[in-house]
Amino acid sequence: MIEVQNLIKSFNGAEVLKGVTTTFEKGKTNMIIGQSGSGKTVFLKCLIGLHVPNSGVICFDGRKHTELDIKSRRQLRKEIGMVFQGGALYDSLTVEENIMFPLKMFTRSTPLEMLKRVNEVLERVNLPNSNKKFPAELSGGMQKRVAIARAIVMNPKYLFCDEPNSGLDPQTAIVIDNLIQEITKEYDMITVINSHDMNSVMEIGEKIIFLKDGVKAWEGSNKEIFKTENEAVVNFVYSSNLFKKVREAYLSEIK
Ligand SMILES: Nc1ncnc2c1ncn2[C@@H]1O[C@H](COP(=O)(O)OP(=O)(O)OP(=O)(O)O)[C@@H](O)[C@H]1O
Repeated sequence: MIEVQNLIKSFNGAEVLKGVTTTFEKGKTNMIIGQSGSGKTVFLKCLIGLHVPNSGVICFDGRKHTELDIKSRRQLRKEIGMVFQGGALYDSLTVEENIMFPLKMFTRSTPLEMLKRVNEVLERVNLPNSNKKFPAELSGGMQKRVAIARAIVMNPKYLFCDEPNSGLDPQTAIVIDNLIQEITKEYDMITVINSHDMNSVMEIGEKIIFLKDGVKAWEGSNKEIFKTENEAVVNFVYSSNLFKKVREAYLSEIK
């Protein structure tokens, strides 16, 4: 479990995260939602260790992020997979080299062992035989698959995804969502996803944290979000007429 307690992060005296407390469980797809500027990226960066919080506790299965020595921090880093916005693949490296990168950096595996693992994860994300392609030769959806393959190549315990669906058509976005959810279950990982995509939230948001101005204004599941009366959530999630109608239909069905 990841436990976050009273997380505060400010820049130049301006508080962006104002004491966020929550937990993320194993085998679940957790989603962070909220308006632009609400602090989602800063929150994710604090979890990953790219930002140092001003105060508060982040605890990975009993290990307090802030109290780890260099060796333990490196160990934790090895257990974290990341999918960045846009995939963040190295353009000058092939698919195989991109995926092998963390293995070269963090393990002493032989080239043959690394290749075997690369092929396993490429198979898993349904991209076999694309080893020698360059990112520019792939569609946006395929690039996301490569980014997911790279994120899981080290068998991570934790997976963090920043807007994994950005730039994808709705159909491809759902395929990527389902892939992330399936892999989360298979690897029994804790997955935390920043998302703007309400479709994704409804599809795979097993736990949803709604941030508003750096405060956790609501949390619950994708089932509960249909029923919530929380005004801020309703205004944000059901701002589109389509989602309003879906919610009304759902509520009349369960009456
Ligand atoms: N490195 C930084 N230095 C100063 N201010 C920052 C820094 N990073 C983020 N902020 C500020 O923190 C606030 C929250 O930013 P953040 O990127 O977390 O929002 P967000 O919810 O992810 O938005 P979006 O959905 O548009 O990506 C913004 O006001 C932003 O300007």
